[in-house]
Amino acid sequence: MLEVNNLSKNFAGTGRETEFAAVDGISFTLDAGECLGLIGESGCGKSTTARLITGLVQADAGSVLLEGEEILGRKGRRQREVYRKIQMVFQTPQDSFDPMQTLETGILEAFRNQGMSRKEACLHLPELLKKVELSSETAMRYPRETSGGECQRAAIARALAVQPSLLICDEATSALDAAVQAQIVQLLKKLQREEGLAMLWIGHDLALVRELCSRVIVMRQGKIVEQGETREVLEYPKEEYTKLLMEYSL
Ligand SMILES: Nc1ncnc2c1ncn2[C@@H]1O[C@H](COP(=O)(O)OP(=O)(O)OP(=O)(O)O)[C@@H](O)[C@H]1O
Repeated sequence: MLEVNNLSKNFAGTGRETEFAAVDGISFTLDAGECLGLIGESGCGKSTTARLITGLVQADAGSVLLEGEEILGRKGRRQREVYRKIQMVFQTPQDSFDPMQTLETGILEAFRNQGMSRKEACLHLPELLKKVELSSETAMRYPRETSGGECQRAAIARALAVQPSLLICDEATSALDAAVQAQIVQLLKKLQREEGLAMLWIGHDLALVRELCSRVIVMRQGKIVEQGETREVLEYPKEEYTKLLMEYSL
């Protein structure tokens, strides 16, 4: 469903270094309905990879095919099509909702962006809230009046409102305590199973990667150092770097 080829991005460096490659010629694929993990130390280029795929950052080289079509370098309406098909969920959901609007209004807006009338959007809302196990009372609150877990459920609902084929979760549970983290992971697993949603899971917690992802990619300094089936890579890592990453996360 997603095919990333030789994707690269340079940023201006600091000091004597003029430029450095935050993402350095990476290639991978993601199948429909699959959950692929992206791991590596802080600063190795995981979030930049996600931003390149969604078009939030312009790539310097490479290609990204979504369902066989090039999505890099798109503008206007064609780029908005990409935003509909690929949705992102971030670490701090409170930041991605307008503080002056209730969660419900934010979710309804996502329906409206697809061209639905307000009436139609309101009709679809209960089913969506049920899907993410969020009560309508909670959805009527402002982001500051909700817990991190509730707000993350609302963020997932808003992402699902446009019926994406790929959900990119960038440290989506890192700011939550262990119990709420487990609930959100269970919810994502259910959605993946029931909706056939493909997921790119970016995170540091290898136990969660084991639980969610069938395959995993290990990145270091903008490059892919190892990729394969999660069990294989995490139980029998071939690269010293992967072994180190596992030692540090124990
Ligand atoms: N807009 C930008 N301008 C300049 N440098 C950037 C920019 N965005 C990211 N970088 C740099 O690119 C590198 C990769 O950053 P990125 O956020 O992709 O890492 P990451 O693996 O997601 O890290 P973390 O796990 O801490 O979120 C880092 O050195 C970062 O400082």
